[in-house]
Amino acid sequence: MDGFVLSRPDHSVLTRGVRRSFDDAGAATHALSEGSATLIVGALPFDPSGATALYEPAEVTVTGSAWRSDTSVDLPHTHAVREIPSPADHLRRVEKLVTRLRDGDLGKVVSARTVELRAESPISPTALAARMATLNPAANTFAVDLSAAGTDFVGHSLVGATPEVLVSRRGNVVTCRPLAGSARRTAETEADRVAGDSLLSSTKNLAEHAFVTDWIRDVLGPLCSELSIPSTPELTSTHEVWHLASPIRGILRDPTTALELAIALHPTPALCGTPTTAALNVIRDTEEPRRFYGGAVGWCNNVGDGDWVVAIRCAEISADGRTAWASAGGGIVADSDPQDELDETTTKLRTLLTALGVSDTN
Ligand SMILES: C=C(O[C@@H]1C=C(C(=O)O)C=C[C@H]1O)C(=O)O
Repeated sequence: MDGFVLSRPDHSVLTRGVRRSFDDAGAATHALSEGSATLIVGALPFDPSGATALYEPAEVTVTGSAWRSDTSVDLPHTHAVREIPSPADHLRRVEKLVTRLRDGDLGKVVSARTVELRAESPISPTALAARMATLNPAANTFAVDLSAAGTDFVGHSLVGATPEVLVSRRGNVVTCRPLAGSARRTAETEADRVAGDSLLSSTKNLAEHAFVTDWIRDVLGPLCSELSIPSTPELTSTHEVWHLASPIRGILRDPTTALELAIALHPTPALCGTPTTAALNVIRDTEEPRRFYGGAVGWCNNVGDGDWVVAIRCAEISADGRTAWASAGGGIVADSDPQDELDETTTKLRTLLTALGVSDTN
C-alpha cells in the first residue's frame, strides 16, 4: 500500500509517498533530531531486536476528526485456512506456561496465536482499515506498509483497530492508556454488566494489570517531574471484550520525543510479560515470530509530539493481498485457566475476523 493511516476518535494522520525509509528506530530518531525529517510514521516490531518499518512521508494530511475513507472498495470473500498453532497446541502451550509460572521465576507471559486467512481476490489494506474504522469508531484504526523492514516484509501491510494507546506526547505532557485484564462481553445486558463488574474485582486480572502499570512507572518515573498512575484501573470495552485500563499522565522533565518514549516503553507487560527479558525469551522460544503484531504503530513530528498505539486486533496482509495473518494473545499468570485463555484469544480475533466477514474458527 502507498501511505499510512492512523485514525483516532478525534484526529487522524494520513500520509502518501515515501521520502526515506528506516529499518532502524535509532536512524529515524536521528533524522528527527538533526532536523532532516519533519515527521516519521510507521511501525515498530514486537521484538525490539527486529527491523522497523518507519518512513519520512512525502505528503501528510492531519484532520481534526476520525478518518473517513472517500473510496468504497469491497472486501473479498475470505476464509480461515490454518491456525498457528492449532487451538489444541495453544492450550497445551498455555498449560505448560502456567506450570512454569507457578514455579515463580516469571510473573506473567503473554501467549499469542495466529489464524491464516485466504481471500478470493486481493484485500485492499485501506478498504479493510476503512471497514474497521466504521465498525470500531472508538478504536484507533491503522494501516501501515511494512516494506521498509526488509525482504520478508516487502509489499506486506499491517491493518487493525486497537483499543490500546502505548504513548502520546503533546508538549511536555505524556499520556498512556495501557490495557491488561480481559473478559468476554455478552449480548444480554445484565450478564454483560456482571462480566464487566467481576473483571473489575478479579484479583487475577488486577495482578495482570499491575505488572503493566509497574513497568510504566519504572520507565516513565525517571523521565517525569510528575507522574499520575491511578491506584486501581477502570473498565473499558470494545464490541467483543471488557478490559481493565489505566489512564496515566506525566509531565516530562526533558524533551523526550514520542518516538523515544515508545521505544523505551515497548514491549510493555501487556504484550510481553514480566520480567521483560525473560518473558521475551519465552515468547521467542515458544511462538512463531510475531513480526509486527504486538508492536506499535504511530507518528512523531520534529517537535517531538506524537501518538503510538499498540498493534493488536490486527492482521498482516501479504504482498498479493490474498493472505492475511490475524493474531491475538492474552496475559498468562500462575492462576490462569488455559481454556479461558484460548477462548480469550478467539474473542479478540473477532475484531479482525468480523471486518473480513469470517466467522469463528473454533
Ligand atoms: C495481546 C492482546 O491484548 C493485550 C492483552 C490483554 C490481556 O491479557 O488481558 C488485554 C489487552 C492487550 O494489552 C491482543 O489483543 O492480542
